[in-house]
Amino acid sequence: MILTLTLNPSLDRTIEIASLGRGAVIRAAAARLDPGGKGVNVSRALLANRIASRAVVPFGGDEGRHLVHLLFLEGLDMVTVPVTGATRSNVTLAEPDGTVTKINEPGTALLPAELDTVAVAVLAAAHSADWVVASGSLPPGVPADVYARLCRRFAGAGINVAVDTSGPALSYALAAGPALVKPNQDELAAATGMPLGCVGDVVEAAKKLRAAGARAVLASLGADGAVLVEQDSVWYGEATVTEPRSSVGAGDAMLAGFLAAGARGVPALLEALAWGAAAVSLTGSRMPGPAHIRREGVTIGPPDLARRLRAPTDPPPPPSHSDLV
Ligand SMILES: Nc1ncnc2c1ncn2[C@@H]1O[C@H](COP(=O)(O)OP(=O)(O)O)[C@@H](O)[C@H]1O
Ligand SMILES: O=P(O)(O)OC[C@H]1O[C@](O)(COP(=O)(O)O)[C@@H](O)[C@@H]1O
Repeated sequence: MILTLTLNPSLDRTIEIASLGRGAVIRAAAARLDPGGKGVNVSRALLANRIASRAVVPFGGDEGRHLVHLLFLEGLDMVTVPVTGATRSNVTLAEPDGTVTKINEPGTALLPAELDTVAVAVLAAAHSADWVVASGSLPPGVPADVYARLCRRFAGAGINVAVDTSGPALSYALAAGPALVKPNQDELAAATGMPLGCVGDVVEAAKKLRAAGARAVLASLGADGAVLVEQDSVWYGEATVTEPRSSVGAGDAMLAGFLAAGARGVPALLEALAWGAAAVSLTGSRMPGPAHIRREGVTIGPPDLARRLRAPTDPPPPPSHSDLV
């Protein structure tokens, strides 16, 4: 069983527009609402592929009730924790050429007592878990070392922790030795302070995260695919998407696929890329099921270190997030 924790879940509204013009009145072509938040999406993707998962989800206000209702309709196995602050809403503006502009709210403060209740729910559910996935940003009021504490708590119990977050929460978690981290290109650049212009830079940066404490690094690179760095191996892979619709949730689907396939080596990377590509071919943050996942479009091999990235991350963000790396 794969347990996910989403401290800052969301209602995701995806609005399709012809083009984004600042200061203009934009008439949308279509809109959809999905339950969201990184761990929530990992559980949704696993559910869509009939793999056992349970999601721990704090929720509050009308938005929170709506989120839980949507998850209930999907049939998600979840432990919900009522909290006082309202669940946030995140908005994605999607243009026909595949460009997405995301606006993620910070979320409402989680009180210390509420965080304790969430932690108790995680500990209670984790006894039957092979993996705990700690995913997404932290709402205000939550200490930046919360995922790090989770990693330390589960290390002795033989439960692997995968962390997908950014900034100080990622830096602290690295020092606590997570089994896996899944940064995207921007998160990897921010965590290491390195400009990422080619696959070789990504490999070097991912090795830096391993040196900082992560056992394995799955670095996702959007349309450029992904790099997997484990103790004895480095792999690069990519998957073609003929008609990209929305990349929202692609990283979450990718992480779900990686864990579903055993979280190790080429078979897991192949599955991760197939699930990520399938998510990109679906609207909003719809999670792919078996009917959408095409493994034949995936190629994997040793990395071509000189290969340029389509969207180099340069210059790197300020190094304040990387003080522990
Ligand atoms: N435009 C795209 N074309 C093909 N695959 C994509 C595209 N965008 C994302 N993916 C797939 O989804 C994975 C995760 O996307 P990415 O944007 O890196 O993560 P995140 O959603 O966490 O920011 C990528 O590694 C890739 O396999
Ligand atoms: O917690 P964060 O970093 O604000 O991200 C939350 C958002 O990320 C998502 O989980 C999508 O994630 P990815 O696009 O990174 O795969 C949305 O459902 C949600 O709105």
